[in-house]
Amino acid sequence: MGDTQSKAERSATEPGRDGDPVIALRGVTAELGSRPVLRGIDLTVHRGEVVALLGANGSGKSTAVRTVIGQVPVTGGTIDLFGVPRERFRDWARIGYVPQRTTASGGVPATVTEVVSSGRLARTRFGLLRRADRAAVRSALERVGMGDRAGDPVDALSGGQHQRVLIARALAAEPEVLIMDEPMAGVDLSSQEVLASTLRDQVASGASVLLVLHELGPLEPLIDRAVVLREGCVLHDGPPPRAVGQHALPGHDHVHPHTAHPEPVRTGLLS
Ligand SMILES: Nc1ncnc2c1ncn2[C@@H]1O[C@H](COP(=O)(O)OP(=O)(O)OP(=O)(O)O)[C@@H](O)[C@H]1O
Repeated sequence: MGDTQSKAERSATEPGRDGDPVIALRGVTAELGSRPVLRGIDLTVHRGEVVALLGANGSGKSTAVRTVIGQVPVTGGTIDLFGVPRERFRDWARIGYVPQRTTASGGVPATVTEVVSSGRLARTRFGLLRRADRAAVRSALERVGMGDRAGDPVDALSGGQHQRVLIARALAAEPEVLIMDEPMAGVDLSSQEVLASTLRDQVASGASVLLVLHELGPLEPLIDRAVVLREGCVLHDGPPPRAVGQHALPGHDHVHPHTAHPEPVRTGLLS
């Protein structure tokens, strides 16, 4: 990336990071198997903003993003998408979702192009792909460096390539907001680099992003703000916990007496 100054540092001095909210959760509660998993969370992503949703295993990160796309019902609170209450929101092509990695085919034999094309359907009338739709699918594949694998069965891909296909599927609809659940998990280094640069291009072209992450890792320079969950509650909403990104080790609870901070920087936010 070659970018020593984080986006959070740059944007602190740049105007325009407080656009309209594209995702706004207020006091959201949700249960899974009658167990409370979200206990009243507030989470906002503004237009053009990149927000990391962090927290330990089981803190509710995936559940939170799944309430946004309607895969988990909420038991309380409100969710607005582009200023519209989620129950009335219909413009799903504006939101691209990359689930926590599963197999892209779901066990059904499918080619890379078929999987990515399925992400374009929200932009089509009656599910018919026209020339412009096919071009958008090709472009999405090229952006994740998979243009030469278009005809391959997805079952023949590595984990990292699979993840690239899932991201291309989300990009195919040319969404304004990308929601990604652990996009770097189990992804080899070269795919991580491709994913980070794809995301950087999306952000540069104005996309807003909500990323579920275990640690900031290589995406740190892109991130404006971090929301940290613990046991279904928001523990922190503000600048990304920098020391975690610098050391990039899970559970790396670190005190920095050598830094210029007046208080030692405790980074146990993720444990
Ligand atoms: N289908 C389900 N039924 C019951 N409980 C569930 C279900 N799915 C998840 N949970 C529980 O809900 C809690 C929150 O899970 P969630 O997947 O949202 O956490 P997470 O922060 O994304 O964790 P991870 O980092 O491990 O993906 C966990 O305690 C989990 O065990």
